[in-house]
Amino acid sequence: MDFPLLSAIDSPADLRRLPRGELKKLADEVRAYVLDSVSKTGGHLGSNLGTVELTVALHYVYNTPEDRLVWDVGHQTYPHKVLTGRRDRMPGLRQLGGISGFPRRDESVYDTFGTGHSSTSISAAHGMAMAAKLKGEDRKAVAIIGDGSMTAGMAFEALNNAGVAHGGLLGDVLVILNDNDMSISPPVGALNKYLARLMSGSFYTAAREGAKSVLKNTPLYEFARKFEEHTKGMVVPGTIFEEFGFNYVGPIDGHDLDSLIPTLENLRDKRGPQFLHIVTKKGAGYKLAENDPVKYHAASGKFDPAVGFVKPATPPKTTFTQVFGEWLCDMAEADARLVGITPAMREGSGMVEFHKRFPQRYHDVGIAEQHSVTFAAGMACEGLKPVVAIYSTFLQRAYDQMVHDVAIQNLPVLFALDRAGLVGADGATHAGNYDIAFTRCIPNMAVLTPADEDECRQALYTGFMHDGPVTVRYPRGAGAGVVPVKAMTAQPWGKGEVRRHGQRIAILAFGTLLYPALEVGERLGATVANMRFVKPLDAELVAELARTHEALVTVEDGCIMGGAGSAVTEALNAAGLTVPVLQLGLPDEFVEHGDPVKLMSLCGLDAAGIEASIVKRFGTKPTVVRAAAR
Ligand SMILES: Cc1ncc(C[n+]2csc(CCOP(=O)(O)OP(=O)(O)O)c2C)c(N)n1
Ligand SMILES: CC(=O)[C@@H](O)[C@H](O)COP(=O)(O)O
Ligand SMILES: [Mg+2]
Repeated sequence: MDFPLLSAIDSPADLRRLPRGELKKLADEVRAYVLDSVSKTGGHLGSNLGTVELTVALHYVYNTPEDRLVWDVGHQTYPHKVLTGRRDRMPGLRQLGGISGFPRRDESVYDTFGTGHSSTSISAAHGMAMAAKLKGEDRKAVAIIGDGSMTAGMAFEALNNAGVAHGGLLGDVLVILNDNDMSISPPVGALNKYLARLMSGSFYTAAREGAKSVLKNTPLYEFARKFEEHTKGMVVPGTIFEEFGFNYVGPIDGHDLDSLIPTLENLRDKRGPQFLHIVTKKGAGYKLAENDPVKYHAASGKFDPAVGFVKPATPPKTTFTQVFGEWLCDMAEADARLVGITPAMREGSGMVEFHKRFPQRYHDVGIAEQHSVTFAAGMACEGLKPVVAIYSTFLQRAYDQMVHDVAIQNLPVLFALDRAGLVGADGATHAGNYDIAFTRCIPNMAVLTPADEDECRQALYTGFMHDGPVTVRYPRGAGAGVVPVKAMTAQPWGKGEVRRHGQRIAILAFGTLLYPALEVGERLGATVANMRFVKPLDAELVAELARTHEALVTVEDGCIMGGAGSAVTEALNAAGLTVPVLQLGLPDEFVEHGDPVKLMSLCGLDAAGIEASIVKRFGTKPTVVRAAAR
């Protein structure tokens, strides 16, 4: 494939030198390049194909990077990256040492704000706009936010703030709502219905007829008719966005450069908060993605664009997500009190089947993690047993709700934390590294760390049966391959187990690192315990191992600071036991994107790394021979 125009674009300044009439061709080349590139590396697809024309228009009209573009979530920024000097770096997308799949300030001056979690763009752009005002700089700030991301409360907190002046200063911020009538799953909630009405033109028609009747038989009538024809979009009185103080324009066709460019030029020169509603198609220009925007939200790996995503020849291993989804349905069958809640991650959390089979007990609340937790708390007050299926990283959004609304009231809410630990391609913004540390410190909260697929099923059941708040955490992808036993049995509450008896060193494993720990135990003759619970911790087992071994080693796929290893040292201190403890886990730094296996090895959390750390600290020969753990 050749890209004659794109190959000459190494910065938006090059793009702005192109004749206006070449931009459509450039956009076509960008779309083809992004599709070809993602077909080789995997990554987000539908949303990137949907922002091609918008990206070309924005870099054409705005003086980037002096004018700031803030992309919400940032999963739709591959066209932006291609046009801002990273075209040739796309082959390394989301790989170790390669460019991120999201905007990163340390990657490019054109990435004005790091994103990955949704609904932050309006706040950030407003901050930049107010900074420009305070510094007397004449620059614009543009937030590009999707209809899905618009469902998060934070977006409305920002609108509420940005729409009014502060100390007489009004930020020159443009919010572009990229409305493709899709989240990852089909969109949910009243806002989506409102936007559909806006798009359907009921507002538009009413405004147009209203405007015409007022202007009839006046010279302005002719102007209004021409204005309507030329801009397509229409000032639509009384939209919610105008109630927030924004000048609302739209909806306009977000794939039509002839609409986008004059409208953006018009809005660029306006002062104060502006709101442009554009309508795009997720997957635009690639039929397979247009027809199935859920499936083509992201490609897990290489694919042939001519054929699309195909099932792999060898069926992939069962994932923890699938184990959760199956358990959820089985548990719902067994207990009518169960309700399943997801903040806009139905597919990622494995809840498609549950949605089909239990539509009334399934709730996708949109990108609204805070609401999802307190919504669950309300249900639990009424005797239901809510299961909040939420990625570890996105639970960070709802920390206060977990403490204030669930734990203080000791409500039986089960948090099924998928994507615990390093997630790989999505990198630092999506890593689930902190949940052990930030949940175990909450009174009443129990924290379970299953080691494999069967333990995951049993831990979910154990947590569901507990009369209080529980988190069960499990990583992205497949585990050791231990087929879950259909019968659900509660694990002994707060109890771990010795999986291997050895000497001298006892390795206390939390979660899936039990398996590399067992490998190391074999090689070093060490005891290996499967701790299962971070909280309540099996303090008796910890004390027993401390009394019968020279040293303890804790391993977890969570941050060392405040993690499970810290719980062990706290228990030893409380028991007045002194024994050397080596705590292994994720370091106090952000781990970048890349292949998760490689990343775990880089963090010293594969078998070789764990063994090397133990030998380095304690040597290989026993200094004192003690009776093996009974
Ligand atoms: C706080 C948070 N919750 C959930 C997600 C996962 N997520 C990524 S993209 C997406 C859908 C976004 O929809 P929209 O903003 O409409 O963008 P589109 O994919 O349609 O372009 C979701 C739920 C996230 N990135 N951040
Ligand atoms: C952009 C975003 O936040 C989601 O698309 C996320 O990348 C999904 O992660 P998984 O691929 O682990 O489901
Ligand atoms: Mg959308």
